[in-house]
Amino acid sequence: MNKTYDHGSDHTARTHAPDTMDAGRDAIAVGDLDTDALLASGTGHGDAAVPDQGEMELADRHALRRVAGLSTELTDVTEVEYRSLRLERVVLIGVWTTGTQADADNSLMELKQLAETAGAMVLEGATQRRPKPDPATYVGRGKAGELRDIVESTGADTLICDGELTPGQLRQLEDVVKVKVIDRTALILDIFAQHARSREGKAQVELAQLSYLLPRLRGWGDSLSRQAGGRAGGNGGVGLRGPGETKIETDRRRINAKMAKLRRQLTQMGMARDVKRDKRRVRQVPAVAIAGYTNAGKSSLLNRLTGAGVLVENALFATLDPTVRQARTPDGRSFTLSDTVGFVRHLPHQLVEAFRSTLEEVADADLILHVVDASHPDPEQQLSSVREVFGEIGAQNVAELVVFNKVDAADPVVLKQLRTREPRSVEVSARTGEGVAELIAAVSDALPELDREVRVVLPYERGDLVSRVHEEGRIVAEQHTGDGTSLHAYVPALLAGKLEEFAVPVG
Ligand SMILES: Nc1nc2c(ncn2[C@@H]2O[C@H](COP(=O)(O)OP(=O)(O)OP(=O)(O)O)[C@@H](O)[C@H]2O)c(=O)[nH]1
Ligand SMILES: [Mg+2]
Repeated sequence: MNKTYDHGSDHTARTHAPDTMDAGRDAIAVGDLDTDALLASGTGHGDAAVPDQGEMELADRHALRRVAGLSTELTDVTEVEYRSLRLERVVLIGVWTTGTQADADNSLMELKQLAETAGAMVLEGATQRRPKPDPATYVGRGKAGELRDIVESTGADTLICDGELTPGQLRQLEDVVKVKVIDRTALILDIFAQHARSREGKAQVELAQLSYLLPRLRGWGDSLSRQAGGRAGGNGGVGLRGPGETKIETDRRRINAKMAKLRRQLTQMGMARDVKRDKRRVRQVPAVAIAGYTNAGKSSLLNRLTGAGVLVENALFATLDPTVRQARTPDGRSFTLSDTVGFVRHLPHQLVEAFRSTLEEVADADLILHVVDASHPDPEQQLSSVREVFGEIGAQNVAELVVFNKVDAADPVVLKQLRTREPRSVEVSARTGEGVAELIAAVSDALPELDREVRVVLPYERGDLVSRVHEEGRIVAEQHTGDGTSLHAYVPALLAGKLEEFAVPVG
């Protein structure tokens, strides 16, 4: 059952530079609509490599790589229980209850990628089949003993479990294997913490980490029973709580206060985002959101479609901050295209909660490009995991266009199966550009038509309307006359209404 994985990954060879970790992080704005990146049609063609900007961002990220899980402000709290993730040499363990051995292996392979993304070197992985995880030690007693031997012989310093463990399970398993034990949720939270760059992203991750931490303060359960026991035995009593308990109480209060503060800040940041979104709404620019499983190639596709220079990395959760770009269909209709945080199976609910406002971008879109990695061992599982998250964030009713990406690397047999399962899908390669023209056409079909032809002369003081025609419509002819700007254009119905009073007779 044991599996050994190679550990030659480049992720383990990154430079750690914790001293510089906060430099320049606040300089990056949240979800900015980059208005100077207005892009012309046909950007999907040609064979441009990943733009330099993305590479630079990548270099920056690595220079800023940090190791610890929680922000410095809470260092004293982390002493209490939070297993600050200084992952170095790890062993993986998964318990599988349903599905096939292949499914279990895929899941563990994903855990390996997650661990490497977090900066760990994976020494060994194992799975155990059980009707359900052991309530005390997650794996069975016997397996736990075996794990201790593996940990000893490999010299691992951490065991990572492929699930969410109760605080009790973490502790009891730790007692057996004698090294730090962390679960999948903590691992994903740590990756998010490493990758968050915007103020909003960092606040969201911190909130998620704190809500994970709260029920796991060491001794929380113990201290209560000790207190009760003390009273029953008559040797304690009111006012005689141990210093440890007081500390935990204080920490709990501080965490609660910090969480309340973060929620307030996030609400404010969310309002700023709403204003931006409303502006787009008023201007009737349709919004297209790129969503999908982590590492599916969402950012690559955005780059391919717009030349946006967004960070692309063969690592999970490379993108955390939504990037919004303006784009145009080949016939000139403008729309916004946004890249979003990737999904993963069993996305920790603390993260879904904390990232709700970011994920709402997806729920609010007019069209979702659901990107699926067709070269992945189990693309169908990706499809259903992502749709599950769509349900959680209220995006299940948004029009969805399934995009099978990485066809250059995919197995033709698998592609055929996928095509049968999702007949209304598009197949592309963000890497080679194959199928991108078809994708642009499909997006174009799905967006509202510019169905109104207008001929107007707009007085010079109505520069606002002139720019709206430029932004939202397609211009056939434009001329500057003595009376103002003369325009012949195709525009959306709403804008046509506003232009009516400036109409000039044809001829
Ligand atoms: N072979 C092949 N690889 C691709 C293609 N598109 C993307 N990739 C690779 O897949 C990896 C992930 O790409 P990203 O664009 O960062 O994926 P993402 O979905 O934005 O990932 P996260 O932001 O981490 O969720 C990178 O190594 C890309 O080079 C493709 O069409 N073919
Ligand atoms: Mg990305």
